[in-house]
Amino acid sequence: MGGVSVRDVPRILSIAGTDPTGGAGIQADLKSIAANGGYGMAVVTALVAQNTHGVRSVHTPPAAFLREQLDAVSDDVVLDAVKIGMLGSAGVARTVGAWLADVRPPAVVLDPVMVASSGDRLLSRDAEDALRGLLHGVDLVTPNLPELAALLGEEPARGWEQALDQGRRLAGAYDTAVLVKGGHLAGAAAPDALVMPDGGGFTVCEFSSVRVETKNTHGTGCSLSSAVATLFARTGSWVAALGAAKAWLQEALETADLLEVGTGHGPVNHFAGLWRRGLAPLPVSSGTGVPPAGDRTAELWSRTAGVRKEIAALDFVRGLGDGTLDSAVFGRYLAQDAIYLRGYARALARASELAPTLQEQLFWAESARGALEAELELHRNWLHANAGHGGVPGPRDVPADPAEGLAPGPVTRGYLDHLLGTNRHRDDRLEYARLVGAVLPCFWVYADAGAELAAGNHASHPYREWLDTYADPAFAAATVRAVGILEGVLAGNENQRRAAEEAFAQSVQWEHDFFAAG
Ligand SMILES: Nc1ncnc2c1ncn2[C@@H]1O[C@H](COP(=O)(O)OP(=O)(O)OP(=O)(O)O)[C@@H](O)[C@H]1O
Ligand SMILES: Cc1ncc(COP(=O)(O)O)c(N)n1
Repeated sequence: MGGVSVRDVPRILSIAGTDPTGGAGIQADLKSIAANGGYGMAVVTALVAQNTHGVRSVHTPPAAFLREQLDAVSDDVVLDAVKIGMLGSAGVARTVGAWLADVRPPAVVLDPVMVASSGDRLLSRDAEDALRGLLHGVDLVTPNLPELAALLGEEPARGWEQALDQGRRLAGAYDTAVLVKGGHLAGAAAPDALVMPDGGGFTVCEFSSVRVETKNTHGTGCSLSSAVATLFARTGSWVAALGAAKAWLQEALETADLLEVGTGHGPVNHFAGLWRRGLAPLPVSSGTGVPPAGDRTAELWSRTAGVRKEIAALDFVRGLGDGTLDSAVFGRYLAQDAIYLRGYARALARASELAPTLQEQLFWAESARGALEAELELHRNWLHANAGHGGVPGPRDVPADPAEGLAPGPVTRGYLDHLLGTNRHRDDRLEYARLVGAVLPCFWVYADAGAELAAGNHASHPYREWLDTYADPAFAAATVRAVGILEGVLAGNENQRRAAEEAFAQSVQWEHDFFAAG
């Protein structure tokens, strides 16, 4: 253990075994390190043939080769923290111990992996003493309840108080901080506690989270310990690191079911938070529009080329792009758009209600929320900044709901009637197909027009914020998803395909009319 070093993007080494399904072990560590803002490196202790159901076999390369891997890293790279996971055998534990003594990394987190959640042993019994031998030299140990008990040579704690007591005794015996993890306890909470020796006594910090109802918890221990190592190297505080890591893990657990990896205990969703906030790279570069997802959407998209060309040629759209559009005209357009978005969000919520899969249900629900929150926010800001000026009607105090007190124009009403269903189908699958077709142009035509308009955007453009939203990578990412869902719907039966295609074509026309009314 050397001195603490804090870095924006710390260099974190994981020393652990493998999980070819990517949920636990070194693969999970690398994802967790990246998701928490670190640069991840990996030295493999053991190759494990395992999946979400359990461990099939373990191959341990010679200890001398492990040392070569460790030296290859530390001879070259300055390490900000090390996370140690599965060691497997006494020889491996001793080799890692010798390397630690030579290199003395500034922070070491040891996850004392003994038994996988499937019940398979990942540490030979005769290696437990060698593992204990490492405890004196590390900064934080993160045992689950059975591991905590095994390290002390006792029976697993049956309650949280007993677990905390064991944690204090382990921390005292080895003069190291212990993270006591309550993931294995029954109950509505998933409590954890950081037990830190402080010159004779202990400081105990508890972090409790709501237990997530999911069977997909494979690798939570691996992921948490590498997140903590990374966040410690970014903050220099175990308490801050734990708090942030728990919040991150919670989001990863809450969305774990969406991954659908394996049929046993699947992995957590390491990047869920980043993806949700739109930070995943896109299959398209922003500014080029969103491509079709397959043959069916390609065909449908090409059929609307004529109307899209007309949209691009509209005075309103050209004026929006080059900034010459009259602000009073834009203000009136925004007012109608605010009314439209309220109804559009209802159509998206209805699509969520009818969605056949969890992912689609969530996607439409989030899109509905996005339409209400992000877009109305933009409306409010613009109306607030411009109301009473340049002929823009309305008071300077824009109500929380920018659509309040406004009457829909004929085009807005017509488009919303189309979306919300004067021609609803009784059959849910058919109605879903119609809705997906109907809501898509507001994603796709906008992302397409947005990409084109954004080309002329600049810092002092009067509609800069507006153009930014529609050329936003997160909006393009959502559009990619939506187009993918449409492709799936078009692959349904003849009736579903026709309903989606007709609704799509009508909505493209409504998009045209909406801009034209502006
Ligand atoms: N269902 C859950 N909901 C919320 N948090 C959970 C849940 N299961 C585990 N956790 C949290 O995940 C972390 C790991 O806890 P756990 O006690 O399961 O460790 P572990 O057994 O080492 O993990 P692993 O599943 O990798 O073996 C802890 O922070 C714990 O509170
Ligand atoms: C290589 C490796 N390291 C650790 C675990 C523990 O994770 P879990 O208890 O979730 O199976 C594992 N299964 N594989």
